[in-house]
Amino acid sequence: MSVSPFAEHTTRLTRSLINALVSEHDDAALASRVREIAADLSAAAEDPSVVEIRDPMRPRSRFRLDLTPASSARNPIAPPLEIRHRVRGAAEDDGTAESYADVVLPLQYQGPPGRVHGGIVALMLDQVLGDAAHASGLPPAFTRELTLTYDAGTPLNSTVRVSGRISRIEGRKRFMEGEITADGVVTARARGLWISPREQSAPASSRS
Ligand SMILES: CCCCCCCCCCCC(=O)SCCNC(=O)CCNC(=O)[C@H](O)C(C)(C)COP(=O)(O)OP(=O)(O)OC[C@H]1O[C@@H](n2cnc3c(N)ncnc32)[C@H](O)[C@@H]1OP(=O)(O)O
Repeated sequence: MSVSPFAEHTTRLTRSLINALVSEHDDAALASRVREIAADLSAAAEDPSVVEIRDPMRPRSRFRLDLTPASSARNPIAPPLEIRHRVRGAAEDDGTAESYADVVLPLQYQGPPGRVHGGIVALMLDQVLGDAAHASGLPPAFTRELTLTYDAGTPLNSTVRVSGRISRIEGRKRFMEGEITADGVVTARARGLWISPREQSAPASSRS
């Protein structure tokens, strides 16, 4: 159990600092905050043993430390994406397993004024669709193709939902789909193909 999530804490501080630096409120309060953060970082660096993280990707990850710039709780350039899992109920349709994250994107992710940058939209959909591709314990797979449709601006500074699910599986191929919604309105849609490397998905005797 994580009781001392220093890396996560530092990431939050650093994300706040980045937000402060890109905002227009550059004043004495910001200088004071920078000093506090610097003090926290210095103190923690003296005892790395306290570093523990609460990272939603970590238990399933093949990597000892998940540092993905798409969602890692210990990477301050990552959007604060906490991916969860659910089964869609009758209201949506069909009992499909789904990965989703409710996230608020601060100013440093801005593209057009007031809107999330399209590359960040793609990053989040790649991550959530990728999570959904692995959520049921299927072998590791890489993004082979990702197609985005930007239907409307994805707003900054308010909660948006990023969702993804498997639409069908053909051998090593997982066809994925998902979307981002803001107040229930779709702002971006994604379709993608994830493929497991041959050696991951079949014994040597049956490789094609
Ligand atoms: C150690 C692991 C840790 C894995 C740990 C997982 C980490 C999570 C990663 C997070 C997400 C990322 O950032 S992933 C990073 C970005 N993505 C990548 O770096 C992936 C780069 N691409 C690759 O490495 C490769 O293309 C693979 C492994 C994806 C696939 O290689 P391959 O197996 O040689 O591919 P290939 O034979 O050409 O195609 C496989 C089958 O798919 C079909 N196919 C190909 N494209 C399409 C298409 N657009 N639509 C339909 N079908 C298609 C082909 O006809 C073929 O069908 P058939 O002949 O079989 O019928």
